[in-house]
Amino acid sequence: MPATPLPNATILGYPRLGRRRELKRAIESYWKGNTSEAELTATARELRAATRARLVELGLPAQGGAVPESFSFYDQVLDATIALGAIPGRFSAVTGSDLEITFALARGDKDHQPLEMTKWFDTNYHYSVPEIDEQTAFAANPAALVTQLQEAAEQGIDSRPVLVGPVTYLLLAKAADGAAEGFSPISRLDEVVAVYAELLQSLAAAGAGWVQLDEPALVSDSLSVPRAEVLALVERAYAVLGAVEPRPQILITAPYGNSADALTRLGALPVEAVQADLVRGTLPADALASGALASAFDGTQLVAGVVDGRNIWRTDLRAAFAQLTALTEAGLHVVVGTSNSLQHVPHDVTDESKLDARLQSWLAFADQKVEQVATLAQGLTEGAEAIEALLAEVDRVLQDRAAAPGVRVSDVRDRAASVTSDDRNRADEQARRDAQQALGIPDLATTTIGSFPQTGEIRKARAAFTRGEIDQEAYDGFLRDEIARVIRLQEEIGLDVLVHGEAERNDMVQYFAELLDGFAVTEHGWVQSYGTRATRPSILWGDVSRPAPMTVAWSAYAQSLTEQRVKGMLTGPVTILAWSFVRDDQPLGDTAAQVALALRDEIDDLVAAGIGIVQVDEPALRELLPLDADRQSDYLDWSVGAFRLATGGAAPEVQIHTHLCYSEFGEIIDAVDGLDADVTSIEAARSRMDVVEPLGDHGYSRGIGPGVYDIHSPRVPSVEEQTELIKIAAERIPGKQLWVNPDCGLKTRGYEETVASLTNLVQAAKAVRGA
Ligand code: MET
Ligand SMILES: [Zn+2]
Repeated sequence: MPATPLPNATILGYPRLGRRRELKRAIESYWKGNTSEAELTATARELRAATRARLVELGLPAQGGAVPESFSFYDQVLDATIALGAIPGRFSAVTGSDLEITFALARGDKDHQPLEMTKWFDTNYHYSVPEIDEQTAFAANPAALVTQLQEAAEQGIDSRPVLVGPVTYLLLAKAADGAAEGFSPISRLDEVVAVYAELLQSLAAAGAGWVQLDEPALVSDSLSVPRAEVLALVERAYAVLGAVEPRPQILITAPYGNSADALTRLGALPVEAVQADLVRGTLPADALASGALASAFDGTQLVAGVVDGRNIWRTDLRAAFAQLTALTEAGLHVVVGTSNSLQHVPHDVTDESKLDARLQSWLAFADQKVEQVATLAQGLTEGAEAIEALLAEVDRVLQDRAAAPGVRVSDVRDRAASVTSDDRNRADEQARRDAQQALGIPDLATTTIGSFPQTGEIRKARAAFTRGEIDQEAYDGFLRDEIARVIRLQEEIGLDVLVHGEAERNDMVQYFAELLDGFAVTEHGWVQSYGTRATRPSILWGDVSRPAPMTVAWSAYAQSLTEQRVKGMLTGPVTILAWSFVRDDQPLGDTAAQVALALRDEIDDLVAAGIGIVQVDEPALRELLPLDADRQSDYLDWSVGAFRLATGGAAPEVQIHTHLCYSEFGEIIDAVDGLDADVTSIEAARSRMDVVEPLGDHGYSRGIGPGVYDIHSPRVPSVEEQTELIKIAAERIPGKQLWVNPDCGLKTRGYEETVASLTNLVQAAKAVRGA
C-alpha cells in the first residue's frame, strides 16, 4: 500500500456545467460583455465549492484525495495546454489573464482561427486540439491547479487535482502548421515530462496529497502510434515523474476501454495508484490467477472502475461487489471507482419530475453513481452485511426492469428475429442507376444537407407550443408556413434537389426519440458537448417501434409545393444510438436493428407519399468505432448492417442518400462503401477536398457530394472558391457521380449568409458544368 493510501471510494470526475448549467450562463454572459472576469471567476469558485461539498455529501471522504477537482472553464485538454504554457505560436500576440487566453484559444478572435476541435476518444465530447511544433515553448503554469487545491482546503476538503497526462496530451496534439514535414508532437515527450515534474513539485508545495493524471491513450488503437508503443511511452514518462521529489502521490487513469494487456506493467510503475475501466475493459485473467498482477500492484492501489460513467443505468451492485471482493481476495489493494469521469452523464435523476416513476427507479445519473461507489466501498470496509439491504434493493430494481412492459416486446423481437440478409440488400447498382434516371437529376446536382437556419422565431414558436401557449394547430400552421418559405427560397436560388428544412426538429435525434416507442426524454439531463454547449440525450430503455409515421406529413407537404424533387430526411440508426443513452441489457447491434426496422417503415411511407429521394444521416458512424481494434470489425458489421436494414426495402427507383459529416473518412471508407447508399455527402471544404483522393483510389462507384461550403462559420464562400473546390473534386470523380452541396446542415447559420452562400454554390456548379 502507498504511504497515505487513497480512501477506498473515488470517482474520476464530475459534470462541470452545473446542475442547471449555471457555468454555461455565466460564461456566455461574460462573453457578451455583460459581466466582468471577476464576476465570472466568483461564480466558478462557488460552483467548484458546491461540487466538492456535494461529493462529500454523497459519500466521498473529505480527506485523503478522494474528491477530484472537476472543473474546467472550457475543456480539460485546453487546461493542460495552459498548465504547460504550450500556447501555439500563432497566438503569441494574444495577451491577458489565463482566462482570456483560454477563451482566445478556444474561440478564436478576429485575427485568429480557434484551435480545432475534435472528439474525445469514443465519446460525444469535443476537446480543443493542442498545436505543437519544434518551437513550442513549455513552461509550468500551476496557477489554476493550485488555486483549486487551496479553495478546497479552505472548505476543509483535501481534494485531488486532475490533469490530462503527458503521453495522452501529446498523442492528442497535432503538429502546428509551421512544423517540419514528418514532425510529431510526441517527439517532445521528454521536455513536456520535465514540465509535468515542475507542476508536481508546485502541487506538493501547495499541499496536494494526490494528483490524477489521465492517460486514456493507453486504451486506444486509433492514435498515431500503436498501443504497445503508448505503453512504452507511459513507462518512460512515469519513470521520470515517479522520481520527482517532493511530489504528490500519483493516480494514473486509463478510462474508455480495455487496459488488461497493459495492467501488469502499469502496476509496476513508480506511482501509487492505477485506475482500470472494468466496464469496457477487463483484468488480465492469467496474471490475476497466478498472482502476478497482485505482486505488480504490491505498493500500488488499483482503482477498479466498476461503476459505468458512460450510461445512466443503476449498477448491478451485487455483481460489482462480487468482482471487487474477488480482487481483494486476490491480494489487490482495491479502491472503488468509476469507469471514467462522470462528465458524460447528467447530474441527478431526482431532478426529473416528468419521467415515468418506474423508469426513474432504474436510472442513475452522476449523483446516484457517486452513491453507488460509496455503497460498494462501505461494503469492502464493513463487510457485505452492511450493504446487503442496498444490494437487495438493486436486485429488485433490476428484476423489475427486466420484466417491465415495453422492455421486451414480442412483436418487435419476432420481427427482428425474422430479418434475413435479403432485407439488407437492394437491387444491384446498375439496376438502381437505370431506374433512378426517371428522377431527372442533372450532373453536378446541387442540394443541401437538410436543415435550414433555426431562427429565433422557430425556437420561440416551439417554446410557446411546449409551454402550451399555442395549440397543435397553430404550431403546425407555423411550421407549414416555414416549409413553404424554405421551398420557395430554394426554388429562387435554383437548387436541384430540395429539402423541407427540418424546422420541426428540436434536435436530429431527440425529434425521433420523442416519436418512437422505447425512448424517454429528460428535462435536465444535459451533458457537455464542448465548451458551454450541451446536449440532452434521450434514454433508450425498451424495445423500439414506430407507432405512427414521423416525418411523412412534413415531407409530403413540401413535395406538394414544388415540381422539383424533395428529399425526405431521416436520422440513421447508428446516430440515433450514438447520441442517446442506450440500454445495457442487450448487444447494441440488436438495439440498432430495432431502430432500423422503424426507419424502414418510415421510408416505405415516405415513398408511398410520393417522395423519391430519402436521406438517412449517419454523422456518428465514425464516432462509435471502438477504440480497441479487436472490436472494430464487429462494430462495422452491425452498424453497416443496421443502415442497410433501414434502407434495404427501398425499390430501385428510390434514391437513398446518406450524410457523414465529421467522419475521418479514410479509416472507414470500406464501411461507407458498405452502406451502399446511392449518394453520400461528406464534409470536405475545410480540408480542401482531401477526401476525394482516397475515394478516387478506392474506385468508389456511387454518388458522392464532398462539401464545398464550410458551414461552421458565417463566412460566405465566393463563387470562385466553390468553383475551385468542385474542380478539384471533378478531377478525381466523374461528373455523373458528383454532387454539389454544403458540408453539413444549415441550422446554426443565419439566413443572410445562407442565401448568399447557396446562391454562390449554384453559380459555381453551373460554371463547372458549363466548362
Ligand atoms: C450533424 S449532421 C446534420 C444533418 C441534418 N440533416 C441537418 O442538416 O442538420
Ligand atoms: Zn452533418
